[in-house]
Amino acid sequence: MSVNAVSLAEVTKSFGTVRAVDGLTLDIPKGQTLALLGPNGAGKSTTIGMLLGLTVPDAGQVRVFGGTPRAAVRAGRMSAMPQEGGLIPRVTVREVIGFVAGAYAAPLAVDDVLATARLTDLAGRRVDRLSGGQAQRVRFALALAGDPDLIVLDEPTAALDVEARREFWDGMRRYAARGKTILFSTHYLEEADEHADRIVVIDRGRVVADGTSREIKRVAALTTVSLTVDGDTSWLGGLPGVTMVEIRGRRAHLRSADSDATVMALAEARALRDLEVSPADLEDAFVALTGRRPATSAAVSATATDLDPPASAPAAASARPGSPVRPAPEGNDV
Ligand SMILES: Nc1ncnc2c1ncn2[C@@H]1O[C@H](COP(=O)(O)OP(=O)(O)OP(=O)(O)O)[C@@H](O)[C@H]1O
Repeated sequence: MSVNAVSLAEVTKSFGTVRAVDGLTLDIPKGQTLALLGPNGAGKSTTIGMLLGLTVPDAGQVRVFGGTPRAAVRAGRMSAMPQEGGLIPRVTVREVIGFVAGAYAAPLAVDDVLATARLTDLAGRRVDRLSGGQAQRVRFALALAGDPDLIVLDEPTAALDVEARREFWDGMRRYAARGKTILFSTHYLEEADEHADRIVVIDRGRVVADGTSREIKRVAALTTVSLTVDGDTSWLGGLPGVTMVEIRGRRAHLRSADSDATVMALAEARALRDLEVSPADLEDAFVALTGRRPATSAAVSATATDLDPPASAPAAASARPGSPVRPAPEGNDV
């Protein structure tokens, strides 16, 4: 039987009275690229810290390739890319990669590392003369120099602009294409959408959804029904399926957990003017699952009226038995 790259079993960690991670269970098979999503303070960094062996859990078990995190690091099978951190000044990109690669028993060839991290053209550049995005690719290169089977990245693109992020992910995909396992946390939903095979949404230290991007969107079961309205709009919130009403100018945007029922009710009320029905995107799903917007998204419109308390979202998710996504309102039996 093939051992999982990562296996977290009922892992818990508290800091004083704050329970940062609360009985979290997560198995990551080899070769998977997994995105860890969650609002600020959800427990992503703490989870990653325990996975890397930097933080000791209060309870539960962390296994990496069947052994301890420390053993995986020692064997060169797991490496992490720090969000920031100084690079040795006055040496070139090639030199610093060669230096770090030399510390491993079976490193990748430096030229291979350079090409994978899209640094070939910068090989002769001093590391203290790089842009933020380029320096981040060097950190990535250092993480893969030892040819690890698992790379763990805590918000790898947090400070990068769109172009630098694109180049970074280009390198990451090349590495993933070699059958490697990648776990990354991010606030950028589109990164999870585009680059992960699987998304795990955590909130308050627990898994609240687990599946592919499509599955996560489906589990939130929310669609936006938009129409043109005149006059009173207060009745819209009482329509079947509607969980949120947002009025922008003459357009009403209804978030619905049952768009068929909502549209039928609108038809009965003879209110189908300029109707549009759009499926949920990942951000909608994230809000439904956590009750909060991701840190980088635009602020909620001041006219939005939330009709559904956040705590009900996982219940909506769990109303879909048979879904491959496993929302976990009570437990984390992933
Ligand atoms: N060393 C610590 N001491 C005290 N509290 C901590 C410590 N580390 C984390 N916490 C708390 O634990 C909770 C989870 O924090 P964590 O950093 O894991 O979340 P996160 O999902 O990574 O957040 P962010 O997206 O903001 O980085 C938060 O309430 C945080 O304040």
